[in-house]
Amino acid sequence: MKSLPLHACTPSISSAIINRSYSLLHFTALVALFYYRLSSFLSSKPKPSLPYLLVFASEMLLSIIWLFDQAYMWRPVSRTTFLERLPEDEELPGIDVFICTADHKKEPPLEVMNTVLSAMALDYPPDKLSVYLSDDGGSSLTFQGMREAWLFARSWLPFCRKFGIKIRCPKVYFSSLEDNYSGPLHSLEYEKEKEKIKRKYELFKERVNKAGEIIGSEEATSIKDHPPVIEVINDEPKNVAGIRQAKMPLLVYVSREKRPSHSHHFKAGALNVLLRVSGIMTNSPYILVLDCDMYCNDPTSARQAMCFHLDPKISPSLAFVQFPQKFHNINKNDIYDGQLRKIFVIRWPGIDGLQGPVLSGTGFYMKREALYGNLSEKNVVRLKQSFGHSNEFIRSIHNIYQYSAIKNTESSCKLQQEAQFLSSCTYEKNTLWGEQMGFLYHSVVEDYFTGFILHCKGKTSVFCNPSKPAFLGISTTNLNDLLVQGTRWNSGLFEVTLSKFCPFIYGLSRMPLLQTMCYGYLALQPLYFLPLWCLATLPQLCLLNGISIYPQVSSSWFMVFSFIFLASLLKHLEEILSTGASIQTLLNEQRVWMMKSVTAYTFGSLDAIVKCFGMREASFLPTNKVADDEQVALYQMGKLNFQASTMILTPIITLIILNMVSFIGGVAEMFIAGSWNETFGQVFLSLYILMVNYPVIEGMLLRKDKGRVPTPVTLLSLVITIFLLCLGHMTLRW
Ligand SMILES: O=c1ccn([C@@H]2O[C@H](COP(=O)(O)OP(=O)(O)O[C@H]3O[C@H](CO)[C@@H](O)[C@H](O)[C@H]3O)[C@@H](O)[C@H]2O)c(=O)[nH]1
Ligand SMILES: [Mn+2]
Repeated sequence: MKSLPLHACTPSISSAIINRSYSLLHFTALVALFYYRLSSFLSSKPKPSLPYLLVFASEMLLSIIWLFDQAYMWRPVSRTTFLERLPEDEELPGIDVFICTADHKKEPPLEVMNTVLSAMALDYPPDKLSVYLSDDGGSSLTFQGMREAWLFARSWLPFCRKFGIKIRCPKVYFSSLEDNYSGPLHSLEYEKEKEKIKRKYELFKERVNKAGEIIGSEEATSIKDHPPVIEVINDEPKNVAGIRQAKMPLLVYVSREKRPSHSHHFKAGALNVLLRVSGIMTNSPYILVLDCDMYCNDPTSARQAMCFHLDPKISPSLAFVQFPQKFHNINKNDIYDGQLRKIFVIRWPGIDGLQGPVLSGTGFYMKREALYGNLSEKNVVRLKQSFGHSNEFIRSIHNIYQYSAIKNTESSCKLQQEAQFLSSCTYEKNTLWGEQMGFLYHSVVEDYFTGFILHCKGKTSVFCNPSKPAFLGISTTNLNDLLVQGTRWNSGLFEVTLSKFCPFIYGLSRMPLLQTMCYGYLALQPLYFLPLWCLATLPQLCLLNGISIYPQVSSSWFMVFSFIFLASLLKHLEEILSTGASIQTLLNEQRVWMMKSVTAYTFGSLDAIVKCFGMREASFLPTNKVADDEQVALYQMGKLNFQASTMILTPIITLIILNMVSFIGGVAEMFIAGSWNETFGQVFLSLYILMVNYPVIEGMLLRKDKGRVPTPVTLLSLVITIFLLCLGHMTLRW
């Protein structure tokens, strides 16, 4: 009997038609623009000034990036899964869940434990589920938290199973107003047990927090310097004597060895240790990777992912099933575009119609085999050159899913020794880990790079985007964090672009053209900084010095420029409205893009260039997962928080002041000299920049609260603006 398909893929035909028509029209207009620029360049005497050429170059670069972006629009699809058609529980494959934490101050153990508990409570056979927590901080607090979490899970998991609880992250369950329970309404038994479990949760919370008070801050240096600790969490038999135990997933604490003299490769390094340690313990064929702040919001995600992995038609090439990153702390206004709407709502469903989405760090179910590279090698010596010297691990490679005897004390002692060996600093020396094996080290955005290489090897991926978010995380809610994180991402992206793995060269011969273009877009994204800096300064300085950059309003070429501007705006609007967002979102996204371009993209690109020349080591500053009340209050009001480093604020404020000056100067000139026909384009550009960035102007001139732009930054920016104006005056007027 032919079995029914486990999933369906529906192309969004109307979107594809709109997208392709728009691309064609916009492309034609761009060709006209270049014709105009080139012909006026060739025919004009004297030759146009340097700013003119730079603006031309900026327009070209913007157009190239735009062109690559169109690949995402080509064939958007959406997917559905049919959970009821999955095989029986006994036939489901094992899953190892990897959760990473790095710093107990920025990532409070209680939150991390909530993620751990939500993963343990996934709706999946418990004997096929194992949860590994990697603690790069080596914090005894986190370790203690794990023990408490295990004890609490003893009650929490049976409770969730018994009542079919829909949200299994305890913190969210207890703070949510609606009942996430699928039994008969207000059953007395349920209410009673809920009360009981609530008390247990309070106790659990208290204990985890109390451990924090006792242990305190003794561990400032140990984050970079600690021995390996691997511990299968189990309760003391005396605690549970006589109680019939519920089946529990395996829970393992892993803190790899760290020494200041060794590089640890951040999250990728941590994940590779987990790959090896889990390899000799449970060796499940599938792996779910989660950031410590991303709790499982829908317990059925594992089964959803299996609908793809178990489909014999697609599974041979399928490397991973990616769920979107979604966040629970984003307010309605989303002033920082924390949800990364364009990526997860537009681009990933788009690329899903090609070879599959880019690996996105968290919320993906990966096939273990895909990370091991070529497995046809049987020669043990050569295998050891690739995988390192652990016999146990080499054995695990070829027999996927062998549940070792962890409970047996003697073998468990041996197992632990081996696990410590696998997580030592030196294990990876002279092996292919991070080079061709596991998560790759080359870039701080290990996810993007690892996924890219998988796609280059011909693997595919799937974007699973159910209406109930499978995972929910914490997004950045202040300007500083947003831009620091953005700098890291773009530095990582650009590192790859500058390397021999540059998507245009390395990817083009290994992937279909459209998929290469999608990666090409991400590879070039950091370079947005060049055109944005140029277009935010040069037309303005030219305007103040009587040089016109755009065609006269009366000329028909002006129509071409207007068309390109309006068409992109309308397309953005169409995307926003068709995905149920508001006009405010459009403004927010444009503002965040401009702000990121002149800061995060700029610093990220420079950082990558400096790293490329070996002048700086890679770094990974984990994002803060705790916010103070003041910060939360500003965020809730939808006000930008300008309590950010001077280095990040100054470029933004300087450009705003410069545009204010040029706008006022330009308007005055229009009235006095009647030059509007020549200067309208430039005046409008300034006006547009100012309109989109009105909240910045407000923060600089009108706000009185703590989150306003600090006066010293405004003054510094003013000085730099004056300098730029003088420079423009001297170089443009002779
Ligand atoms: O040395 C490190 C640094 C970080 N992490 C963990 O990595 C995860 C992501 O770190 P976070 O500070 O939250 O960075 P984000 O920028 O929010 O993370 C995004 O970007 C990363 C790549 O830069 C991806 O790995 C993430 O999955 C993706 O969510 C967290 O669980 C950390 O605990 C480690 O385990 N070891
Ligand atoms: Mn994060």
